[in-house]
Order: sequence, then structure tokens, then C-alpha cells
Amino acid sequence: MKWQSASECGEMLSEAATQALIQEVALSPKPGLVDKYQNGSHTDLNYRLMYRSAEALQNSFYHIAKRAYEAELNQALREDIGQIGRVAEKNMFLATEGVNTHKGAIWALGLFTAVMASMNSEEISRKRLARLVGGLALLKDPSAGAAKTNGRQAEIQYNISGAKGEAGSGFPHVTEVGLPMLWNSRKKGFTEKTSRLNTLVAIMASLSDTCVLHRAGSEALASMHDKASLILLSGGVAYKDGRDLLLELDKELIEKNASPGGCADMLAATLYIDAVCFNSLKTSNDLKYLRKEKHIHEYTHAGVSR
Ligand SMILES: CC(C)(COP(=O)(O)OP(=O)(O)OC[C@H]1O[C@@H](n2cnc3c(N)ncnc32)[C@H](O[C@H]2O[C@H](COP(=O)(O)OP(=O)(O)OP(=O)(O)O)[C@@H](O)[C@H]2O)[C@@H]1O)[C@@H](O)C(=O)NCCC(=O)NCCS
Ligand SMILES: Nc1ncnc2[nH]cnc12
Repeated sequence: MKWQSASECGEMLSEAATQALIQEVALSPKPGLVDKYQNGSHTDLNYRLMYRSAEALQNSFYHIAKRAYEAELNQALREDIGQIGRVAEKNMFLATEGVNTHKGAIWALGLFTAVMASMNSEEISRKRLARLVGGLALLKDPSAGAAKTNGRQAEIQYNISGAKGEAGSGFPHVTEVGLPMLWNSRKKGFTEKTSRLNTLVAIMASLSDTCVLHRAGSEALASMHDKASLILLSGGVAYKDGRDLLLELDKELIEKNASPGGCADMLAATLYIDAVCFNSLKTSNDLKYLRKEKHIHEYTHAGVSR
């Protein structure tokens, strides 16, 4: 991927990031999460709200990409994207009237956007991407608040490292778990939907998702890890056993009020990186294609209400 200008880079990355968020929420059936047919463990979220939230974030991804275009991954950039990220969070809360839809996604896709824009290279390996994104995430952001977030509380209570730890390690659930599972599933000839569901399940098998922890505790998280692993051991969701287990896991998560929101964010980031760095998004014609797809998607779901 090589962009000719900062605005072209901003346009393509922001469109692709928004698409990845929309594709994540549209993927169905997802255990405990909002999808096209149900609201999972959520009473305050639904498909339309998630869609609206994704669209409201596009402008912030554009500004992150524009700022980071061919820039050095240094302290000044870290502080600037922190600022843009906080504006994105505000815009999200404005669009959703106060519901947290995509905080984790802003964090992950925002950092990846900055790295891809700064590289502006034809090729980037998974490992390099992980190293660079981890390095950027680890730079201190002096303007970051000290709010007692759900994530921070879960980190202290359960001694895990949460969204910040995942980022500081280069998002291994994207680069080491998500992408390989997506590619292997496609290689085995599974449909795109099955490949994406397998990817989500693989992420759910090991991510310390603070959204699950703070809503349902460590036993619920351990059980999610075990059941997701069982799905993979049974061959994944392409097979009846895997599909049955997926539906059982959905039921269990809803009963426990547990939502793997962080896993959903890691899936969105996987789809984003796959599209931009490794797969379909190569020219500005692809951008036109994305816009058309998005339009079709809006049209198809215009009548969906919850
Ligand atoms: C670094 C931040 C993301 C802040 O992190 P922190 O852990 O302090 O804060 P949280 O507010 O808890 O947000 C973390 C969100 O990250 C997702 N997540 C969870 N676990 C992981 C994980 N192991 N790896 C990666 N990502 C993870 C998750 O997001 C999803 O869940 C959200 C809903 O969560 P929650 O609010 O807990 O939801 P409810 O159960 O509904 O809560 P109640 O209201 O009922 O109590 C949903 O949004 C999903 O996206 C976690 O929520 C970051 O915010 C930060 O520091 N930003 C500063 C700006 C910046 O520097 N940006 C740079 C790049 S743009
Ligand atoms: N599909 C989804 N359902 C619930 N929370 C989420 N956070 C990000 N995506 C989500």
C-alpha cells in the first residue's frame, strides 16, 4: 500500500477502519455480542447504534492517518493521536447518547491507523507491524486521564494487563491469533463468514477481556476461554459440533451477562489489517468499491429495528 498524499491516506484508512467496525458488528451469530439478529448480553446496545457509532468515528480515523502520514513514530505523534483518540471517544458518546460502543476499537484501530500511515510502504510484515504498534502504545501520554475505568479496575482485581497490555505487546490477538486463523480458515476453503467466526472464536479462546471480567468475573472468563477452545478443537464453526457449541456459548454468556466486547474489537482490528496490509485494498478503485458496499449495506439494513 502506498498513498500519494496525506489526504488520500486519510480517506482510505478511515473508510477501511469504519468498514471493519461495520463488518464486525454485522457478522452473525456472535456469542454474547450485538449482531444483525440479537443484542447479546446488552440492553443498551443494538445493531443500529453500533453502526451509527462506527460512522461517527470515521472523521477521527481520518485525522489520525493524516497526522501520522509518513511521520516518525515518536512522542509528539503519540501525544497528538492520544488527543484525537479522546475526541473520538467524545464523538462516540455523542453519537450513542452516552453508551460505550467502541472505546476499545478506537484505541486499537487508532494505533494501527497511525502505524500504517506512518509507514506508507508497499509491504509490512505482521511481526514488524506488531513491533511498531507496541512501541507506539508504550510511549507515555501525559494527557491521559487517571479515571477508574472498568478496565483498570479489572486489571487490579484480577492481575491482568487489559487493553493497554494487549497494545503494548503489539496486539498479539490480532497479529498472532486473529490473522493466522483468518488466513488458515480461508485456505481450508471455508466461507468468509465461517472464517471470520473462527477468527472471533480463536480470539475468545485466550484474550483477557476486561469487559467479560468486570461484568461477570474470572470464572466466566475462564469458561469462555475453555468453551471457545473446545469449538476450535472440534474443527471450528464450519462443523455441526462447533456450531452447536457456539450457540451454547452464546446462551451461557447471555445468562451471565458477559460480553466479549474486547474480543469484538480485536476481530475488527484483524479485519482492518487484513484489508489494508494483506488483502483487498490496493488502489483507489477499491475505495470506491468500499463506498458502494457500505451504501448497499446501509440500504439492506435500513429497515432493521430493535
Ligand atoms: C487504553 C484505553 C482503551 C482505556 O483502557 P482502560 O482499560 O483503562 O479502559 P476501559 O474503559 O475499560 O476500556 C478498555 C476497552 O478495551 C476493550 N478491551 C477489553 N479488554 C481488552 C483486551 N484484553 N485487549 C484489548 N481490548 C480490550 C473493551 O472495549 C470493548 O468493550 C467496550 C464496553 O466496555 P465497558 O465500558 O466495560 O462496557 P459495559 O460492560 O457496557 O460497561 P458498563 O457501562 O455497563 O459499566 C466497548 O466499547 C468495546 O469497544 C474495553 O472496554 C483508551 O480508552 C485510552 O487510554 N484512550 C486514550 C486515547 C488514546 O491514547 N488513544 C490512542 C489511539 S486513538
Ligand atoms: N458487536 C459488539 N457487541 C458488543 N460490544 C461490542 N464492542 C465492540 N463490538 C461489539
